[in-house]
Amino acid sequence: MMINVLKGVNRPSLFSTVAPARWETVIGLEIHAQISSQSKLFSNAPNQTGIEGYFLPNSKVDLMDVALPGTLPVVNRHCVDCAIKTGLAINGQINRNSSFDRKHYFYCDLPHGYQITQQRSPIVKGGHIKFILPNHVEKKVEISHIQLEQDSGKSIHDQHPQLSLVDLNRAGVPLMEIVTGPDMRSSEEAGLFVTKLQELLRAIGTSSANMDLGEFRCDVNVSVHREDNHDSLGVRTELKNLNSIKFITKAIEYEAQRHIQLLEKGEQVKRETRFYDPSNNTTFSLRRKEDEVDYRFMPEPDIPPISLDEEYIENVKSTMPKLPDELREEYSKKGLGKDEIEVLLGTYGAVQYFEQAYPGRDPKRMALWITNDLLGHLKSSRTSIIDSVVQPHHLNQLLELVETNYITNAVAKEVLPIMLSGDHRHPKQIVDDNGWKQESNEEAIRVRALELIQTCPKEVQKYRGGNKRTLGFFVGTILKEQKGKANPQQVNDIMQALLDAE
Ligand SMILES: Nc1ncnc2c1ncn2[C@@H]1O[C@H](COP(=O)(O)OP(=O)(O)OP(=O)(O)O)[C@@H](O)[C@H]1O
Ligand SMILES: [Mg+2]
Ligand SMILES: [Mg+2]
Repeated sequence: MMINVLKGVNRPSLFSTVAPARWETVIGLEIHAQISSQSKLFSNAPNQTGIEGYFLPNSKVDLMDVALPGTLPVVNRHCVDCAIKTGLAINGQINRNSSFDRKHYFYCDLPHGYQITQQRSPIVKGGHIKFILPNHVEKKVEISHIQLEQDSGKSIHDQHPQLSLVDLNRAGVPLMEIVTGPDMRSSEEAGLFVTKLQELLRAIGTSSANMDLGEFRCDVNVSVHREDNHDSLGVRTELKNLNSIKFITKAIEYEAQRHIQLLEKGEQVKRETRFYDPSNNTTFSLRRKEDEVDYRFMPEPDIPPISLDEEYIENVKSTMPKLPDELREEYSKKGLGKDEIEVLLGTYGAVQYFEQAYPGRDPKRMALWITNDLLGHLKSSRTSIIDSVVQPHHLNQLLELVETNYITNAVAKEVLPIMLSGDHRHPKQIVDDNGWKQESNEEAIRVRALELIQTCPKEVQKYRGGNKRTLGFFVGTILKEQKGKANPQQVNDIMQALLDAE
């Protein structure tokens, strides 16, 4: 019966038109991550950039950075090590031989007239990053290569009516350009990838990767193709210099829709470089691929190739800290909660702090103190944990006082801000000088507890009638009177025993 109906009426109209497959978005990222180092990639000038206007313009500049004749670049070994570490962290291949090239273009913030980069043989080839998607499926994004290169200076066009100003503090700052394969399939995946990469770079200390400080800038390549077309990718456009995950996400979504609309109208996507304008959530064309300047790449004659032997790479490897996923597993075995783990991993310098602070202490307690108390105080004084005056061993000393019942947790919370204010006394000294040592005078607590039972018959009745929460009233009263000096557990035990005794 069913079959007849299908055959007779529905079949022709159901199967005659086949809807085209859905559009799939394809994304590949080129990331410029500023390397954490004391000095620039090829000069001795300090590598210090920051919030706009934080440093005096042109105050972090060496003769080499302004391209004075006779100055020569010298490769900063620390930056090479950072690129190697990053390569190892993504399971990439560290090239035994890599070299530098000149990429020529003319702009006022590029005094040499060329950028020194690694066009032909980058220091790292291959590698991948894995992360978990919201549907719990593991996603793997291939890294095609990582190259070392220098940043340009900054042109400032909006501060003088007639002139463009140039600040060369950023000129020569070391960057790693990290290029992914065209492996992401949605704006969400791109956002998760960026977060995971930031976490990795911070964990191994090669970049602090703050997007809002320009330390991590993203060029996003977008194309679309029909989901059933596995053979070829669509034409890509490249969106330059996106500096927040929100903008990356929005720019991809806008751009993919723009491609789809063009293709559905029968038009073509042009291979071009575009800018995303967050003020009206659109992208606009910057230059077509055919208009692109010829960079006249040539090998950099002033820098010998970098050749690395096994021993050198092994040495760098031996300084690698544990990677985030390894730490996640380890910390969760130590009893830390997911929230503390994520805050530690997501805060630059926090993992190292925790690692130095917790030995000898209860790891979970230490993690809670760092993520809630210490980071809370530091945030309000806009200080990074790396610059905290309360160093890991100081926090360890403070928590030792709690764990040996010398002070209560509540008193420790009073001591921490004093230590953070730059008071260099040992925490025990601060406690003693203030007379904050925990009272473990069991007898005094017992006397006060009996007194309370006498003076608060209503509450006693409630408790004994089955409302066990009234215990909190008695314990709280005593703790308040003791101004945090009494041990809450001890008060609790004494009070409960007396109330239960009748
Ligand atoms: N069809 C595509 N759709 C989306 N992304 C793509 C597509 N094809 C390539 N990509 C991505 O584009 C990026 C290309 O970067 P690459 O540095 O190799 O070259 P480029 O963009 O031509 O040069 P430049 O460094 O001067 O910007 C990679 O991230 C790659 O994954
Ligand atoms: Mg590139
Ligand atoms: Mg590109």
